[in-house]
Amino acid sequence: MQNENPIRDLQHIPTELLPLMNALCEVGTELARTIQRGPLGGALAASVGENLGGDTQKALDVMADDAFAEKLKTADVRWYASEEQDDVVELDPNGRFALAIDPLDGSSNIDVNVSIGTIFSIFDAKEDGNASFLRPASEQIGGGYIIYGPQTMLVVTFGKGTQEYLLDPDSKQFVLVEEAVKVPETSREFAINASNYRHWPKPIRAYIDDCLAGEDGPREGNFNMRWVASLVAETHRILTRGGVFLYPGDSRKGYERGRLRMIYECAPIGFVIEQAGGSATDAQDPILSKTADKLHARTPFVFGSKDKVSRVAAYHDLPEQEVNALFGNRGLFRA
Ligand SMILES: O=P(O)(O)OC[C@H]1O[C@](O)(COP(=O)(O)O)[C@@H](O)[C@@H]1O
Ligand SMILES: [Mg+2]
Ligand SMILES: [Mg+2]
Repeated sequence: MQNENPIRDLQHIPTELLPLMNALCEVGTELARTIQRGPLGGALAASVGENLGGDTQKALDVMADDAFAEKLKTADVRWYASEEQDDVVELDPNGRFALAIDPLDGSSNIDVNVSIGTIFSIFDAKEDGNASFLRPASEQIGGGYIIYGPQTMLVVTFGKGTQEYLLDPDSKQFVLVEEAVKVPETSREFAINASNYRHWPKPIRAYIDDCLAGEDGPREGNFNMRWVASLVAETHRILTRGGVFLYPGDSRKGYERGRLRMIYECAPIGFVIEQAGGSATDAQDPILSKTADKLHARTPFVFGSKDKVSRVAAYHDLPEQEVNALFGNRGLFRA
């Protein structure tokens, strides 16, 4: 049964965005139930096609996209841009907002019962659908994600800090649990898909080499590594525990600009992280200063605790011989 008030605590949600946020939360609650029922290794994870980015679409990707597009028709949304659709779709010609969405993030984790999510970004609608999204990420008026994990949570910013809401399984309402999330500054964790090491650019290799060298290296301390392969799960860990996430561009065909999509993955996660006191870049420049040149554009992405993100950028400014040096001879950075 549908809840009249999908969100219980409304003080941080701009009034004009309430129909949109309610719609996202209603679908999110339904998706959480669907995921809990499964079967995760069966029907929900079955491959059903391919999207424009060349990713295999799972049944749950398509189910989630259909459900959000349908519910958002009556939520003041004019333009809808989804990972699962080639082009921008007009939902309501009178709608005031433009919403970009990764309906189901972390699809490769559906069958293994690991946290997955929905990522969304909100802009004021322009007359033109594409122009509503192909603009600086700093023009977002809202952004966030719903994580379907041991707990279902909504994490969102409207430019005044980052808030966290927990889906209460009894009342089926999202309840405010944290009004001002802060990325912890000290953490010795990094997250990267290390199987791509040989494809990375030299500054990224050098940064990771120095982390791996631990106490014996220039950082003079040991690090821990995590890779969930769900952007929402990595974001949630970094918001809770700090650290740094890297998905750089690399030399594989099609990965020159990394894997993650600017408009409905990196821009909203970058907004959430910056509003929580962290940093987000394309490895060098702030992600919020960037404008995608097409709807499904990819971008290298680095985010997390401020000092770690700026250190990654600094490795890109090192002279060639310093990047090439073995960690033992790269004396520039100290922990
Ligand atoms: O499999 P890889 O190359 O490590 O990539 C993992 C990344 O891909 C993603 O799953 C991409 O998102 P989708 O599942 O929405 O396509 C991210 O959540 C994750 O960070
Ligand atoms: Mg994704
Ligand atoms: Mg997805």
